[in-house]
Amino acid sequence: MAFSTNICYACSTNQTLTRIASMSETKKVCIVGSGNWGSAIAKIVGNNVQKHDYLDNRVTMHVHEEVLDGKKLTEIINETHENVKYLPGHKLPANVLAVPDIVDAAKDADVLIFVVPHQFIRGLCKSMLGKIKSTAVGLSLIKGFDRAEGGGIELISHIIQSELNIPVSVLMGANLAPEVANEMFCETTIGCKDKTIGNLFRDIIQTDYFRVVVVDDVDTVEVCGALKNIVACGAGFVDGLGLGDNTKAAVIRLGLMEMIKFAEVFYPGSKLSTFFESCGVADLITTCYGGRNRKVSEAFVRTKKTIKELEDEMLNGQKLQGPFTAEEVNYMLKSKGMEDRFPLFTAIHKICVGELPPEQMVDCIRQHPEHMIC
Ligand SMILES: NC(=O)C1=CN([C@@H]2O[C@H](COP(=O)(O)OP(=O)(O)OC[C@H]3O[C@@H](n4cnc5c(N)ncnc54)[C@H](O)[C@@H]3O)[C@@H](O)[C@H]2O)C=CC1
Ligand SMILES: O=C(CO)COP(=O)(O)O
Repeated sequence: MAFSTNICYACSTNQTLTRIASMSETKKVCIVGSGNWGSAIAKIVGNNVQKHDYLDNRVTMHVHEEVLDGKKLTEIINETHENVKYLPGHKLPANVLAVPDIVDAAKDADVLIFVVPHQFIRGLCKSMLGKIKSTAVGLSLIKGFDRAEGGGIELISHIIQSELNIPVSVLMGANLAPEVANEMFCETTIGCKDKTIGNLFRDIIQTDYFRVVVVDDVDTVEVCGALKNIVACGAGFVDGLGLGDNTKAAVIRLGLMEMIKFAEVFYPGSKLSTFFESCGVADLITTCYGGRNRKVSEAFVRTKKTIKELEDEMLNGQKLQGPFTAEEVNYMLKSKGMEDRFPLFTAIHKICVGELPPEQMVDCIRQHPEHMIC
């Protein structure tokens, strides 16, 4: 894999020129999703749109409706400006409007920010098809893969792009939502091939505590965001087994090497430098120490309950992406006879589904291909 640096460039297709031309009007932003990360990002976006005259002051946020103590979550959010279920203790700006109907939320938007657990994205796209602006641009914050219709797996941004026929960029980084909501300094990576659209996203997302780097290696940014959640499960198993910091570091390093190998094999042209952006090593580290996938995987070893039981018990409606992603990646590796080239990803999947005891994870990586390279 080449260690070339990332660049941003403006694309000059007619379609892009139309989009850029239409950017002279006031742009409306819609956030599709309102979970832990969706709400943290709504706080940033709600504040940022007020700083730019070309952005509409009102931000719609699609909320998958639920009832809490007899009251609708959308009503609670619109009255109290707090997502009491998914980001309690943080006020959202009053210009963020919670909307239960996806079409009502998205139909007038020029910028659609997708931030739902990846298992729900196809259903949402189906509801939005033909009901959004044809000139809209998308930004996906969703970490994961889904099964491709003809076999294999697909990046979430590619699914959104092909279902809705709009260009979709990605944002991934070392961004644990509660810390971002607390305005603790961090970085993020936007993968976007078009400089003008990249600058638009920077205006919407960047703050003095949430620093944005825009790169053009879009697929690699997203591959990093998806795969690090698998490694985080491995880090959680190490913690549950009490194996110590050296073993955890080995799992993180071998995980990184499998992430790089995966990008090399399945996304040729990926740049090694992208792994050194926030979406790469930094996100891998933060998730392996502070994330939900790590936490639930540690409990999985200690309690012997299933991942699903623990997700329900420990996360209050928030969703894990790691075990699903491990399953989807394994589905593809198995079908291509490539499981032995990715022994850590394979072991983590087998542990998650109960095919391998967690105690055997280390045995699966003792003879890792990385240890055979001269
Ligand atoms: N939470 C975090 O720290 C970060 C999360 N991410 C990624 O962002 C994406 C979204 O994560 P979160 O906002 O944390 O979500 P979450 O894990 O808090 O999930 C809960 C959300 O899913 C919604 N939901 C439940 N059932 C649904 C359905 N049938 N249809 C549509 N929505 C439904 C809930 O209403 C709620 O908004 C994920 O891909 C995650 O990996 C990325 C960076 C940080
Ligand atoms: O992606 C994340 C941080 O960047 C959040 O990871 P978890 O889903 O494991 O909490």
